[in-house]
Amino acid sequence: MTSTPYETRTLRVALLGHGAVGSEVARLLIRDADELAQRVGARLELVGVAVSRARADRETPFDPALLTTDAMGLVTRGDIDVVIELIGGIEPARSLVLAALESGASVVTGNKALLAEDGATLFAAAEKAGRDLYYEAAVAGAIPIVRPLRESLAGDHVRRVLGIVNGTTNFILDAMTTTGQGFDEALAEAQRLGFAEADPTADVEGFDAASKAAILASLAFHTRVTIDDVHREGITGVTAEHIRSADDMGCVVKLLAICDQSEDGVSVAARVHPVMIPKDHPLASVRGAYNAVFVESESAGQLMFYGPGAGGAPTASAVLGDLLSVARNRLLEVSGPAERTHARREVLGIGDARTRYHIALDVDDKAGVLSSVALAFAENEVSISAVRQEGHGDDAQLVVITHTATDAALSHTVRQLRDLPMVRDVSSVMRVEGEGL
Ligand SMILES: NC(=O)C1=CN([C@@H]2O[C@H](COP(=O)(O)OP(=O)(O)OC[C@H]3O[C@@H](n4cnc5c(N)ncnc54)[C@H](O)[C@@H]3O)[C@@H](O)[C@H]2O)C=CC1
Ligand SMILES: N[C@@H](CC=O)C(=O)O
Ligand code: NA
Repeated sequence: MTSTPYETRTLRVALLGHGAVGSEVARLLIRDADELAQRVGARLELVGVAVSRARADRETPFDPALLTTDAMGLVTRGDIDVVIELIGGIEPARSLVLAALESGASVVTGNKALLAEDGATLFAAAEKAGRDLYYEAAVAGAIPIVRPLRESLAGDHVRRVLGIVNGTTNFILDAMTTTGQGFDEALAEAQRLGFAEADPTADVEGFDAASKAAILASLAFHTRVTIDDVHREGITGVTAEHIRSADDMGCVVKLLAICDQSEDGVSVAARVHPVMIPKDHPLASVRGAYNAVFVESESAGQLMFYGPGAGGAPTASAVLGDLLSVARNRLLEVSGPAERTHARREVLGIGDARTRYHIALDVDDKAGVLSSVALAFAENEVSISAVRQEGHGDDAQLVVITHTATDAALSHTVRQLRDLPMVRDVSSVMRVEGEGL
């Protein structure tokens, strides 16, 4: 059998969304058309670009006649081989992805919100249609992490996935830590640089990181974890005082996603919240919009994935990587790995999570306070690792660092502390990761 030269084969690509990521994908598809054709073995022809509003002044590297505001008409026209969904959000993205698969197209998406909310429906539709649903861009931008979990580590037993998976919040926390920049100013800069979601509440309230945690946990533990299963706290409650307090302890504040499996392998959990980590911890040196993900597995041991986690160009790299994979699959008439959630492990809530805590208490500056506070911890079996007093008189504050305890025990302790007459306020509770404090 003789093979057809790539020049004679064409795969038709439809792009949905021409924002920070979509415009960069279009630019690279046009600029690198010949090289990509060589790599795939077929030309990738951009046949339509769906936008929300037609704008006469829009500059495009492709024929403006390809622009359409009818995204559904584009994905269902019947001759599309691959749809790239870069609109974001739940609807109309979900309907468009489902229609694309039903119409026989493979789909590449960066839409973590949609995958974490309703991945089950999308993966089922892809399997039914015998088409691909690839989503490397959905987690940690340019960093290859979906494919390693889905393919490279498919024969291993992943125990834990932990990391910084939101560029916008890391950018903000880094700016607050290193330059003392205010929250709003740093967020505006992240938006200008194309890191933030269309609604940045998704970033700063932790929804984006929680979506990514759900995707990572589902892949790692072969168990369906949705965004509703993920405990979520964002960074809007992180103050300059938290950052100063962390600095006093030789720590920085980071927003982490933590997915782990119980020792007996029966249950899993996923959570997103700010933590204090020691400055010599590898995650402490992740700056700006960079992301880093640690994976711990039985045979491979510890792996670290690091790189740009947001932004048009880095994310376009992940999208194009997926596009080439699904294009090759189309030519071979095969499809890539389907979703595997057979393990059906129980997904635990935050109460069972075990971690360490940093608690700051505004207290009366008098004898007996320390013993009453220590007793509240002891009664809940939360062991104290260190305690120190800051300030005197009306400014007296106790800072307590605990050993590992469950979140339920810690919450109970905090409630009890709030009821103590000499405790004026529990001014902050933050989890601590890493050793050496
Ligand atoms: N910006 C980033 O750093 C990253 C983004 N992503 C994901 O990639 C996707 C796109 O993100 P961005 O490009 O940053 O968003 P964006 O907001 O810059 O672009 C989205 C575009 O879709 C268009 N759009 C909205 N509704 C539409 C409709 N019904 N039909 C056609 N077009 C429509 C909007 O007008 C906008 O131009 C999202 O799912 C996001 O979560 C993933 C990783 C990183
Ligand atoms: N808004 C997201 C974009 C990438 O996923 C982020 O800031 O990380
Ligand atoms: Na990625």
